[in-house]
Amino acid sequence: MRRAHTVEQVRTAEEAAFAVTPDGALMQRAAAGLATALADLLGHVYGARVLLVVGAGNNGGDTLHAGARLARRGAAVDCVLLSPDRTHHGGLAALRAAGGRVVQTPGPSYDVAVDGIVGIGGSGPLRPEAAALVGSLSHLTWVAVDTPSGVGVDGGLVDGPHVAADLTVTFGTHKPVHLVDPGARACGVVHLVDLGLDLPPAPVEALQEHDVAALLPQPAPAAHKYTRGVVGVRAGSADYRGAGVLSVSGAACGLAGMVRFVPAGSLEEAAPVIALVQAAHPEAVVGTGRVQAWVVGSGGGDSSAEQLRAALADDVPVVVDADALSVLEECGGVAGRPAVLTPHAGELARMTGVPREEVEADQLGSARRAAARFGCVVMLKSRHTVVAHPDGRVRVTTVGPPWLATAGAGDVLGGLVGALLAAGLSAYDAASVGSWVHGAAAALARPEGPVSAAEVARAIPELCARLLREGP
Ligand SMILES: NC(=O)C1=CN([C@@H]2O[C@H](COP(=O)(O)OP(=O)(O)OC[C@H]3O[C@@H](n4cnc5c(N)ncnc54)[C@H](OP(=O)(O)O)[C@@H]3O)[C@@H](O)[C@H]2O)[C@@H](O)CC1
Ligand SMILES: Nc1ncnc2c1ncn2[C@@H]1O[C@H](COP(=O)(O)OP(=O)(O)O)[C@@H](O)[C@H]1O
Ligand SMILES: [K+]
Repeated sequence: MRRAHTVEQVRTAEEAAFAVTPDGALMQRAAAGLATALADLLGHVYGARVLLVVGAGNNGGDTLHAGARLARRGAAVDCVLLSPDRTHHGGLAALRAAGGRVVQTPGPSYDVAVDGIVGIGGSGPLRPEAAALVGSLSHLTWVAVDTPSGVGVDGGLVDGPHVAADLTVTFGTHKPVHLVDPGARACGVVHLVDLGLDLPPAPVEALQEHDVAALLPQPAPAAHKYTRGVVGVRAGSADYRGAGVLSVSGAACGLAGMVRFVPAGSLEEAAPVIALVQAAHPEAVVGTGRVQAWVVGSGGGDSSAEQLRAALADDVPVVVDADALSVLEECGGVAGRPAVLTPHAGELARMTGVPREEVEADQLGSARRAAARFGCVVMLKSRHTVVAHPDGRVRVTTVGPPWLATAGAGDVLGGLVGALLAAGLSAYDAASVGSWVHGAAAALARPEGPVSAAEVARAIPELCARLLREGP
């Protein structure tokens, strides 16, 4: 599990660590890790040209000590001090002693620029002087120390000038900004340097491959299809026939024992949709019956409210997707049952009456507020999908190529999450495992190129088999 802690949690853990470690030891651990990561990035240290941009706090201290380590190994290290009167004394002395230079303006070229302007002590966007300097150096490769300066650490918010890093070297633990967009986009690749901190449970996590393998439902030796769980899909309509097929294809990935497909309207009206579903998935059973979870909404159109009411009449977990999201409140909400809502930013904006840009600007907060308001798990789908539990916990999915942003991918995901619910996972696990499997299946189907929603669905069984082979 990748765990992200808040600034307050990190501060508390650091205090405890300071009490039992020699003065400056933690900063030296951070600086050593940072210097190693910089050396790896540069490929060679001797003769490398390094620019440090240093602010007033300990983030600058880490940066100066790392710069000193590189200078001792033969790098040419220049340093711009943004608050010359308040620079970390020990760090600056170490850099000077190692041959590093303080410069008023940066030279013409560097192999890397190191952002030591501000770390977890920061608030708000970069101030004008720092913003002007960073803006003038945007062509350089940037390494952010702990966090990219100007980006909100706890919320991942970006609302003004900030450092856009190629690599972020963080210390002790991840922070939410490293996982949650839009802040995560400013981090680039994230590298964690362990400081041996004693940390509490993390409010924000990202499942890793072995976590997903441990959570995947597996059939008991004597399982039959009903003990493995039946997932019911109420999706598709005359206008959106394909949505029914794609929802079923996600549900029929093999993680549940059986799929029931229930189209809207009479069997006669639904005949074209049924024909498509049966052609693609002859194993799906058409018609109502007992299920352990419902998936409702994709391509439902005008039938969404009727379909959602019918699903909610059964006292089983439910995935509310696409068109059903906009009729959730008129249908009385999910009423205490395990449930997953699967909006993208536009859908969540409509559900909550907030402009889409505001949802996109605060993905962590938006998903959390929606989970609290609707009283169930909310999966805000995006590049880094945020799965929020009503109690405030969050799991972020960081796998999944941008090629996954393709029509119908969401239908497959809804079906997949429904299968996991039917197999017995909690709503929180089903949503976070489903989102991870979905992203990883897209990468498996076509590692570096375009992928269709149907191909994502087809790759799910092989992806799961690989996870189970590797084991937790
Ligand atoms: N202590 C240790 O041994 C260890 C420390 N560690 C390291 O310490 C870091 C935390 O250090 P910290 O607490 O000193 O705060 P820090 O992030 O440097 O910033 C404070 C300064 O930034 C300024 N500032 C604020 N906002 C700004 C903005 N928008 N734009 C520009 N400037 C802004 C603000 O200035 P002021 O408001 O006072 O003018 C203030 O002086 C942590 O991230 C990690 O790197 C770890 O390695 C573990 C070991
Ligand atoms: N830039 C991106 N990188 C990776 N995955 C993405 C990106 N944008 C969207 N996705 C994923 O693609 C899927 C799109 O689903 P959705 O928006 O419901 O589309 P549709 O309604 O057409 O099926 C979601 O799983 C989402 O997380
Ligand atoms: K920084």
